[in-house]
Amino acid sequence: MPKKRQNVKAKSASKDEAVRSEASTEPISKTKTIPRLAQENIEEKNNVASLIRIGFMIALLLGLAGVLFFPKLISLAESTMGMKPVSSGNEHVREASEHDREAAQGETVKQIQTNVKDVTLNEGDLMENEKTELKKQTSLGDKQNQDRSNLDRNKIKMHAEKNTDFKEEDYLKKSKSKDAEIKATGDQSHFDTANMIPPRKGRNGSGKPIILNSETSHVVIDPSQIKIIDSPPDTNTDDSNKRSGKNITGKSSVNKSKADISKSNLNKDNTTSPTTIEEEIQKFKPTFHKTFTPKKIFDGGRRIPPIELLHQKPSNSSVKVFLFDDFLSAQECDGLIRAHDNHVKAANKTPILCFDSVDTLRSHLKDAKKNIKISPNVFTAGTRCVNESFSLQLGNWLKSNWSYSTAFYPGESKFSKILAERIQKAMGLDPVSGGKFQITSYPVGKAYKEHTDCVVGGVDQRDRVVTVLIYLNDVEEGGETRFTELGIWVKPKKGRALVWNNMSPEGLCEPHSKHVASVVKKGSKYILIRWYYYKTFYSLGHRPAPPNLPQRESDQAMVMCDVYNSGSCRWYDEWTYEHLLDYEKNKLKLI
Ligand SMILES: O=C(O)CCC(=O)C(=O)O
Ligand SMILES: [Fe+2]
Repeated sequence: MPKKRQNVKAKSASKDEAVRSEASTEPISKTKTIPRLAQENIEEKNNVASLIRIGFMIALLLGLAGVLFFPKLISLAESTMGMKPVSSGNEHVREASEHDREAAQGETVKQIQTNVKDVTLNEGDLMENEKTELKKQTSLGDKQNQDRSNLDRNKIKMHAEKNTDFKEEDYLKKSKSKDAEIKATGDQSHFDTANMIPPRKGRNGSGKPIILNSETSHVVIDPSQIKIIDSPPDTNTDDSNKRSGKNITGKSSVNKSKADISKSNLNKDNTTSPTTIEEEIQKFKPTFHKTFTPKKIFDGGRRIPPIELLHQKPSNSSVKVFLFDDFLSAQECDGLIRAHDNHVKAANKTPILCFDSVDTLRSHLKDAKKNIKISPNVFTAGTRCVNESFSLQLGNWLKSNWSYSTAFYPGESKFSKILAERIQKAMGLDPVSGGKFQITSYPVGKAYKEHTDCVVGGVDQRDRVVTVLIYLNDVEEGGETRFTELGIWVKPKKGRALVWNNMSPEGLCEPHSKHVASVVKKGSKYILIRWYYYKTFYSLGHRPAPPNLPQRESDQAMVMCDVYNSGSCRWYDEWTYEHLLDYEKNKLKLI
């Protein structure tokens, strides 16, 4: 054995020499003379020691290799011997976590943990991708559903479009590319949105005029010139017994003298006899419905075609509902929302609550399970409004019922003219027969019950023939406008205009025009409304000077709750007149 053994021998020789030197006095050169047995013993001892050393080193090496490769060897053995299938990634995760729990230490564990992390990350990534994909699909679905609900569902009929095979997708695509064009060319709105509606500089309850931002306002209401609306209720404005907020207000020419107005009142008095009203209606008939002719317009690079939403329920109603998408630009919508929010914030005093009748108040109390006795002295004399402390008490829970309305009038901002002209171009509605521009917000949970915008069976000439409603934002869930008699419902969409006639060509309020503002389930809803009247009258489209009653602080808003079953409560930042007790009695004679 040579070689190894020889080496060992040679190596041990020197040691042996030392032993020998201790054991014998003879010189080293005499080693050869050592007796054979003794020599063999020494050799054997040397061999045993070498073997022990070698064995020790081999054991050491094997131990190290074992620590390093043991799990892999086991796993190899398992797989090659068919003990277990090769694990998938997920099993790996499970196995790893088992190791995780069981293994005490070492590189192996770390390695597996890294794998776990990797796999988890990959899964996470996958989930993210799936989520994004799902989101894409959902929003696409939403969009499709939304557009379908508004368009397909109601069988689209294009007007003023020769193209009879109108395709919704094409239309949407086209309008999107138009939007992109506007963005690219920077052709934005032609007015300053920040200045869209000037901030109110002041308002008080004593009949003082509202001072508007001089740069943008063309109308300053001076009560000395418009006495007729400065001393309510004889002098009043506004809308008939339809629900409040639909007030048209003094269309008094700013320069009209008191005498002029009285004279015009006299004339009006003459015209309010039933026969004259009928004559008026007859006269009116051919012109109005002829002029209400929706057509395609272009504005700010947007192509805005009208779409008629057909009735989904059989009816012989004359009500027509039209829809224009992108009627307002996103910028315009945002500007209006900002202006509205600012006006709401500015009136931060506790509002005064008014009710169309004592019964309405009772119903609200019952609804809220409030066992509160109402005595006549909770009302402010001459009004249908409850006193301040009662307002505060009721307001705390009634608040959950009301939506918020603020208004701007023609001439109070540059935008009022722009918008009135756009409406005229698209719908043929004469700007002078329009009232105020009312912005309403519905926080989550708010709605407005079923109602008509005109008075069914009413004879008042100052009624709302057409409603123009524009959605200023997308509503996450709910907030649809539903025409219950027609089976039409429309989902709010930023910039979308909805236009319909409330009255028949015969001048009668159509019960089929009933509609509901459905509950906002998620998000909030903002709309702008302008009502058009079939007869212009001097108070139309002008801000009324506030009435003297009830006594209130400046910037103290009013909440008006209308007929319980067909109305809701609405907060207004302006005071009109229908809360006054003798308003109903006098209004027909007033304008
Ligand atoms: O908010 C809506 O969808 C409808 C509002 C409405 O009908 C109204 O204010 O008269
Ligand atoms: Fe309405």
